[in-house]
Amino acid sequence: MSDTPVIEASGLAKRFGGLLAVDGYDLQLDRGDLVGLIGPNGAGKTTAFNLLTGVLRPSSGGISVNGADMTGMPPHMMARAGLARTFQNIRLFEDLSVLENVMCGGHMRHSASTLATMLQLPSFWRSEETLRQMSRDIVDRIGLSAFAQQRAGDLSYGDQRRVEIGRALAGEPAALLLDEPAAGLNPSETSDLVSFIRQVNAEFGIAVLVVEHDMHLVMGLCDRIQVLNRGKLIAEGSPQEVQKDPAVIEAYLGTGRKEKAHA
Ligand SMILES: Nc1ncnc2c1ncn2[C@@H]1O[C@H](COP(=O)(O)OP(=O)(O)OP(=O)(O)O)[C@@H](O)[C@H]1O
Repeated sequence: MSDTPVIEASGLAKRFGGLLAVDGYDLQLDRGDLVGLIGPNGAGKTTAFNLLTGVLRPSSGGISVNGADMTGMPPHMMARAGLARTFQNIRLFEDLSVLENVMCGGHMRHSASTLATMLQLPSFWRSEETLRQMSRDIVDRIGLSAFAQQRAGDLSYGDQRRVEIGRALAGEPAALLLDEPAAGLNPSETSDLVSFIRQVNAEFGIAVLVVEHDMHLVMGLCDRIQVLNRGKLIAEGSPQEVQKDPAVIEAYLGTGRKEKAHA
């Protein structure tokens, strides 16, 4: 297996008018990594996430994915290069079944040519069948086989989050970027989600980057944590290292948030 990082970002910066929202953000995400990006309100987490996923173009700095320079590429090119993402607000096709939702995630990689699809040639049916089998396997592995034919919109919020991650996995990504995955989940769903993300990271061998407000989740989940404050990375290390870092404690307490770094 190659040692090339799945994502390498160096010196990423984003300026909005006079505000430097992200200033010199670096990330090395290797195969199998489970990394969290945290920071107080307005620290620049969402902006950094949007830079990594191609939603925003960096004002300076660069991003490579699996060794290929992807700086300034739009989201669909980032996805093609192997970056899958989820959204803060779950975006499923609510009227499609769980299985169909997962299949949608695989179309990018497994679909037949447009002509074969329009004419419904044998290659179209072969690729649909391959995709269906692969998606069934994913639905099993994400623990939702009992709901495979159920309307996705009828599932609990926690299970919808699983479907969303399953759909991302169907694209066979090299990295999964999760934008506040615990948003809207209750404590028991959040605890299930932590085990689930760990399972996905270990079983699928996928690098995971989690941007999250819920400090407790990140501390319990990630092997390595990056802390942003006012656009700059102020700390990076294990949960234990980050929790006792004076700059991190100051950043959280200094913002007047009730949440402490070691919550
Ligand atoms: N499109 C934009 N135009 C102008 N300023 C922006 C834009 N997006 C973000 N900002 C500013 O950039 C800074 C960083 O915002 P960002 O949303 O990235 O922080 P965050 O860490 O995700 O915050 P939160 O935890 O509150 O979601 C903030 O001061 C914000 O007001």
